[in-house]
Amino acid sequence: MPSSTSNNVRLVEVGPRDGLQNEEQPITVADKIRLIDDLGHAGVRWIEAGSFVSPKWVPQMAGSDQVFAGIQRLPGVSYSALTPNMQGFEAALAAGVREVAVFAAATEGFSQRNLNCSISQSLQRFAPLLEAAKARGIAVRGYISCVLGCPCDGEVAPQQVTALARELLDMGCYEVSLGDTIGVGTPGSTSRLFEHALQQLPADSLAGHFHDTWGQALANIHASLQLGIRSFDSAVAGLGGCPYAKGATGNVASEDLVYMLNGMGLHSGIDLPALIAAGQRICELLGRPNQSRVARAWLAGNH
Ligand SMILES: CC(C)(COP(=O)([O-])OP(=O)([O-])OC[C@H]1O[C@@H](n2cnc3c(N)ncnc32)[C@H](O)[C@@H]1OP(=O)([O-])[O-])[C@@H](O)C(=O)NCCC(=O)NCCSC(=O)C[C@@](C)(O)CC(=O)[O-]
Repeated sequence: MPSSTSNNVRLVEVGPRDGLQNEEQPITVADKIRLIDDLGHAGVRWIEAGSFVSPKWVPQMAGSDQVFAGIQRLPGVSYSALTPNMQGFEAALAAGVREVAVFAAATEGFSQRNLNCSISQSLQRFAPLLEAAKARGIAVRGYISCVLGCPCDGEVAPQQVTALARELLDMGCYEVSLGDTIGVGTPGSTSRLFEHALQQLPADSLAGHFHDTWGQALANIHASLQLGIRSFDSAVAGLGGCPYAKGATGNVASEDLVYMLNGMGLHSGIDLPALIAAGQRICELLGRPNQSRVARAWLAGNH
């Protein structure tokens, strides 16, 4: 894990999960596998490859077990999956998953909408999962949604987020990713959140997860970098959206983030042309526009 003063930045590629879970058109297991393999070959070392959740809630993630069975597991690459409860954790283990993520929300409204339970009930469900993971040597990452605003409950105070992040870390998560689910954050609110969290928690226990709905994602990542955060989630080609926010776009595009980091002399270890090719291929398969500005500029020959 890069330290807070390091020039290395960890990128967790969430396109195959956060991206594809929100795409409307059907996508085959073979196409998911191809995307994940392309990303691995582009030098991406952390890939969130699927989700063991109810297929009634998130139909696009059905078949994640087949995805894990089909991918080429490259050495040095972590292929993780979301698991909201023991049922999902056991299914992930059976599929050979070695890293999982639990996901909570900063607000009661979003917790009910996403997990059908309160925040404290969600933590109760995570507790046995984290114990079982520890016993089996499975790494667990934590997520918190709606850290800079909630489509159900409105404004969110940094105190709420820091307290929940601390709880997830105390329960055994090795890192907590703070998610601006609806992309309303600005560099101002992002800095206020991380400044608050960093009073209590080490920089290398936190990550940033920014959706680009209001066009602020790269600026928010830049603000987080200034405060020593070195772990970020992104989605190739800016895949995805958010079912709970009209007009929402996906995560910050991985290509745009890698380009910015390269320009700042920060290292992700990712091969930008290969990443662009991976993003363009999945966009063509899905028949959707590529949301990465860097990819569009590159593919237009501006390099
Ligand atoms: C958590 C539940 C399951 C509770 O859903 P529930 O209906 O309250 O659960 P339940 O325990 O009452 O079970 C109901 C049914 O779900 C099944 N079930 C129960 N658990 C599982 C499981 N693990 N895998 C597969 N099936 C499961 C269970 O077997 C049963 O099946 P039935 O008897 O009706 O046929 C549901 O609310 C759910 O699946 N939610 C998932 C929501 C989700 O995946 N959201 C997207 C990911 S989070 C995200 O995108 C945000 C993030 C991380 O990117 C950061 C950000 O940007 O904010």
